[in-house]
Amino acid sequence: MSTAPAVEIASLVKRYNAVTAVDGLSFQVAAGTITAVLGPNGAGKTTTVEICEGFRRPDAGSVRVLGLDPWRDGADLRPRVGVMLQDGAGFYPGARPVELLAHLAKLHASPLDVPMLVARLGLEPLARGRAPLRRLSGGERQRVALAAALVGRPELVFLDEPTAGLDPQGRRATWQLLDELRAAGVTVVLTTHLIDEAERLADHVVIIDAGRVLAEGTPQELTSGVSDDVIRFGGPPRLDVGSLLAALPDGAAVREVAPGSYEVTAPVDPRLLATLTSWCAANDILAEGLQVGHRSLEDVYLELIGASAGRTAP
Ligand SMILES: Nc1ncnc2c1ncn2[C@@H]1O[C@H](COP(=O)(O)OP(=O)(O)OP(=O)(O)O)[C@@H](O)[C@H]1O
Repeated sequence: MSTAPAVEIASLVKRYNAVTAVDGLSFQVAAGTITAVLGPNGAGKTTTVEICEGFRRPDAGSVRVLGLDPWRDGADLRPRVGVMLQDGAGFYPGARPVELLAHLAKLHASPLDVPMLVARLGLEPLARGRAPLRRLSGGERQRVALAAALVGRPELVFLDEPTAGLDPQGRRATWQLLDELRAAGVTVVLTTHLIDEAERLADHVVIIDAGRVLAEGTPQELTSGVSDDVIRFGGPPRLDVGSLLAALPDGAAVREVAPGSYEVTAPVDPRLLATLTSWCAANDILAEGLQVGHRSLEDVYLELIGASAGRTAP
């Protein structure tokens, strides 16, 4: 089995006039894995993916997709790579979804079975009707665009926010399909704002902001690399967190993350736990669902993005 990366991005730069959308970005995607690119609005995710898809030319740096240059070698890459643009864009709005999929299937040597794909993505009601793409709901268009990216049985797929606007069943069906694609050896690169999606699906997460990589690794690496842990517990709303903080060792932090839901962030050891439960006892509070754990990917993400915003603020 080849161990060459499916995608290699090195020192990539892309400017739109005065805006530097991608600013020296580098990461690699291992073949047969799911990589999630996470970042706030305007971070440069779509620009990066569109360069990998051959739709935009980089100003500097290099990109290799399946060993080829996507800008020069588009004709060789197109049969091997599936693409889903943001908001499911890119198709003639008058096209009927199932006819479109059947047409795309004919352009490929070994396509997936269209009725199977339609059923897997819950598109059967559309197959029975005659509505064109422009009449579909946003979520239905997303599903058609995902089916269109997959129908050619690609080796690699780029999906720009594939589950944005999908209902919970649609999201689960998509996640399951992506799991199956990975099991079949397909490489998946997706952009998302959904941290639970990245945590649930991705082998590798790349967090970007202002066109640069802030951190990357497996979800486990990203969350366990931090020294602080978290204790979560429930209690009455509006506890005096200042009083609790005063009882805890220096450097600890306490937040009421939602009414009646508390988080203590600190290096956790038995003494810290004893101090917390003593404070609760002294204040006649029964700490419900008390749990010690690592910080979530969301905690790490928000901290990285917050620190990045601090550095780039005027
Ligand atoms: N065609 C364009 N012309 C000018 N500026 C652009 C163009 N496309 C993107 N930009 C700018 O480049 C930056 C990066 O945009 P990009 O769409 O790559 O970010 P993103 O991370 O995908 O954002 P979102 O999560 O909102 O989709 C933004 O500041 C955006 O306004």
